[in-house]
Amino acid sequence: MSADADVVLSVEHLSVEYAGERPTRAVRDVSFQLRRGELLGVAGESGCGKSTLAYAISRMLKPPARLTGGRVLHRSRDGVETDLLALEGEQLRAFRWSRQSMVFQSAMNALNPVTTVGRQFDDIFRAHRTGWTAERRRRRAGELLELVGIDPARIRSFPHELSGGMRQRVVIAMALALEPEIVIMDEPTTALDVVVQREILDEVERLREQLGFSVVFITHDLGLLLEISDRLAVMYAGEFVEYAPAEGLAGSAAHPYTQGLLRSFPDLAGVRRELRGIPGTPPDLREQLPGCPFAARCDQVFDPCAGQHPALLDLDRGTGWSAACHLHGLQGATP
Ligand SMILES: Nc1ncnc2c1ncn2[C@@H]1O[C@H](COP(=O)(O)OP(=O)(O)OP(=O)(O)O)[C@@H](O)[C@H]1O
Repeated sequence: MSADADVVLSVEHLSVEYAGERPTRAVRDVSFQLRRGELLGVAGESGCGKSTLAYAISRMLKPPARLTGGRVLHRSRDGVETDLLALEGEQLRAFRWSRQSMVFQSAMNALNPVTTVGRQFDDIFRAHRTGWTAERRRRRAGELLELVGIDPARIRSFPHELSGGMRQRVVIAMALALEPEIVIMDEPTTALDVVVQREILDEVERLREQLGFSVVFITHDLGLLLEISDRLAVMYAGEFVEYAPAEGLAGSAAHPYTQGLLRSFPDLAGVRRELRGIPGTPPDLREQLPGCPFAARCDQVFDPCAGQHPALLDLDRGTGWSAACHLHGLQGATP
């Protein structure tokens, strides 16, 4: 059992690859803990493995993706630990939605276009709340729609009759239908315009306060994550390279990659400054990468970076702030 009663999800040394002549190692030895009620943001450039991580911890990987190592432990409110990766069939189905649910970028893909919103809630309840009457299922669906700011009469609507923002709200309501302890959100608002995006994020914040679930929120938008996260992980080439409290990260980022990302979007206070992307491109994830994966793009590179892989180390700043960079101690090991 985990020593920390506050931890609801513990990911240990998780690795995922896409099979091929030279497999793509998309998630490489990732470990982190999610606390009860917390919003953990995961940021990183396109292709760094964020979605693969989301699918892996939701047990939704499909071939050619395969788990090559690690554990995903879920700890219920009453202290029972479940190894998510060991669940099969009925157990896995029962776990999904009720203990942990998912919201992905495209609401249209998550919703069935040919059935009404109400019917889709009904399907969840009929599968997981077998004792409920039709009337109770309908009432609960209406309550859930109200919870996310949608008129319960919309229960009779088909997905195409709703705006993009409303569809994403419906998906969020479905994800909350069975009161899960964890919701995994992968770019949940990226496809929406900025105003709708803001409304939905405010809604998620309000619901999280009201219902107390934890969130893993994945996006390439570091600026957004700095605003909404309690803690933040920065992912690069399949690894977590920095793990920090969101408050304070903007001023004290330890990893040169995080520093580069922070320079690539406008100041949160609206102060205009030169936007500089990070020169170069991420490495090919089919390669072995014996040294630091960021070395070729790093403006602070020095001798050990080429040959020694830096481990994610605690920086002694309290709160578990850690970074995988030789600038902060040369104890790295080759994985
Ligand atoms: N089905 C697949 N087959 C082979 N390789 C894949 C597959 N899906 C993703 N990959 C590769 O795995 C790596 C990680 O991709 P992933 O989609 O997880 O990254 P991401 O950070 O979520 O990117 P994005 O923000 O663009 O969605 C990339 O190199 C990608 O090319």
